Amino acid sequence: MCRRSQAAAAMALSGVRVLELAGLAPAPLCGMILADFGARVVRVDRPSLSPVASDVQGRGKLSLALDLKRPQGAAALRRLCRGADVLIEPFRHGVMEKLGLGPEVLLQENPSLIYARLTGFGQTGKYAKSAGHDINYLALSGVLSKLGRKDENPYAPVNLLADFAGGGVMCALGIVIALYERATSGRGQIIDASMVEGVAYLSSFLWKSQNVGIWSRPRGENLLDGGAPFYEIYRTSDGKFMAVGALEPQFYEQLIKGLGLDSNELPIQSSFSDWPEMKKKFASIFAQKTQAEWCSIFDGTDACVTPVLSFDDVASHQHNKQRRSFIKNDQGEISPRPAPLLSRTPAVPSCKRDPFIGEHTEEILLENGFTKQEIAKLHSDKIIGFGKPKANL
Ligand SMILES: C[C@H](CCC[C@@H](C)[C@H]1CC[C@H]2[C@@H]3[C@H](O)C[C@@H]4C[C@H](O)CC[C@]4(C)[C@H]3C[C@H](O)[C@]12C)C(=O)SCCNC(=O)CCNC(=O)[C@H](O)C(C)(C)COP(=O)(O)OP(=O)(O)OC[C@H]1O[C@@H](n2cnc3c(N)ncnc32)[C@H](O)[C@@H]1OP(=O)(O)O
Repeated sequence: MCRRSQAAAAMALSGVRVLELAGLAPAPLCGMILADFGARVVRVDRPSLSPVASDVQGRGKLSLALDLKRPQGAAALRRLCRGADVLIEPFRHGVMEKLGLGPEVLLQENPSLIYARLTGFGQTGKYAKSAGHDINYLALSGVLSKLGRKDENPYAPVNLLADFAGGGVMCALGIVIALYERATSGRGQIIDASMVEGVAYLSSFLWKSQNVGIWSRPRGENLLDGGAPFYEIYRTSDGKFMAVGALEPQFYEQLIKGLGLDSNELPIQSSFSDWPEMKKKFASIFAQKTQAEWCSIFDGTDACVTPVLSFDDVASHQHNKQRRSFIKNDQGEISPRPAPLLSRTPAVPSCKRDPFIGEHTEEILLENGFTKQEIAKLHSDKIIGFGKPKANL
C-alpha cells in the first residue's frame, strides 16, 4: 500500500521533476499529490535552525534548504530550474520577481518549464499583492455567501474549499494538463492558479443551477443547503450523528420506512412549508436510537443514510477497510490513501516520515551537477543547510 524506497518506477508521474518552494498549506498539498503519483518532488525550504518543517504534507518529498534571498541562493535555484519540469511557487505576486526568479527569467533558461504560481488572488488585479487566507478567497469567490444555516452568518468550513480544493488540487490539475500539452508542443507555460477562481470554478454547478428552482429561497432554506429534512444531519441518542441524503422519491420512501413512518400520513416530500416541522419530527426520531442502531437499520438500504464518522472511527469502518481507503506510515500515522485509484498505475505513497529541512540538500545538488567544492562553498557561506535528524527525534 505504501512504498519504502524513493523509486517510483511504475507510477503515472514517474520521471517528472518538481521543485516546490515551501509554502503554507495549498502548495504543499499540490506537491504531495504529485509525489504520491510518482513525481520526484524537491521542496525548497529556507535554511532553519529547526530540522522540523511546518509542512505536514511532506509525504514522499525531498528537502533542499536554500536561502533564496542571497544572490548565490537564487542562482542555485535558477540552475536547478534548468533541469526541472515543474516549479510550484506559493508567494504573493511580485516576490519571485524581486528575487530575480520571475517566469520570464526561468522560462528563458528552460522553455519547457511549467511555472505554477499558486496564490489566493492571482497574478493581476487589485488584490494581487494583498495577504489573505482561505476564508478571504472563499468570500471573494461568492461561494461563502452560500454556506451557512438559516438566519445565521455565512459559515466558513475548515480551510478545505479554497486552500485545498480550489487551490492545491486545481493547481495539480493545471500542472498535469500543462504536462500533457507539453508532450506534443515541447513547451512549458505559466500557470496562474488563483484560489478565488479555483473555488469559484468548483462552484460552477451552483451558478449553472440558479434558474432551475433549487436556490429560490434564502440561504439555509433550500434543498441542498440545510433547508430540506431529507438532506440534513441528525443527532443520535449517543451524541453521534447520521447524515441523510434521501433526495429522490424512491430513496425518500426508504428513509420514511426506516424511521418507522408511513408516507401516507405525511405531507408530500416537496412541500417547502412543511419542511421545518418535518425536520423536528425526524430529529426526535433519530434521537431515540444510537448511531450503531441506525446503521443496522439503514445499512444495505437505498435510504441514503450514513453515519457521520469521526477521525477515530473512519479507518476502521467496514466499507473503508474493505477498500483500504486509509493507510498507515512507518510512524503509525493514519492518513487517506491517494485518490482516485488508477487501475494500472495507482499512486503508491511513501511510507517514510516527512523529510527534515535540508535533509537531501547535498544529494540534490550533486544530482544537478554541483561539485563537492561548490557545495562546500555554498555551505560555508550559509546559503544552503544540511538538515540532519536529531537523535532524539
Ligand atoms: C488558513 C490557511 C493557513 C493555515 C496555516 C496555519 C496552519 C499556520 C499559519 C500560521 C502558523 C503558526 C505560526 O507560524 C506560528 C508558529 C510557528 C511554529 O513553527 C509552528 C507553530 C505556529 C503556531 C504555526 C502553526 C501553523 O503552521 C500556522 C497556524 C491558508 O489559508 S494558507 C493559504 C495562504 N495563502 C497563500 O498561500 C496565497 C499565496 N501566498 C500569499 O499570499 C502569502 O505568501 C501569504 C500566505 C499571505 C504570506 O505572506 P508573507 O508576507 O509571509 O509571504 P510572501 O509575501 O508570500 O513572501 C514570502 C517571503 O519569504 C521569502 N522566502 C521564501 N522562501 C525563501 C527561501 N527559501 N529563502 C529565503 N527567503 C525566502 C520571500 O523572498 C519573501 O520575502 P519578502 O517578504 O521579503 O518578499
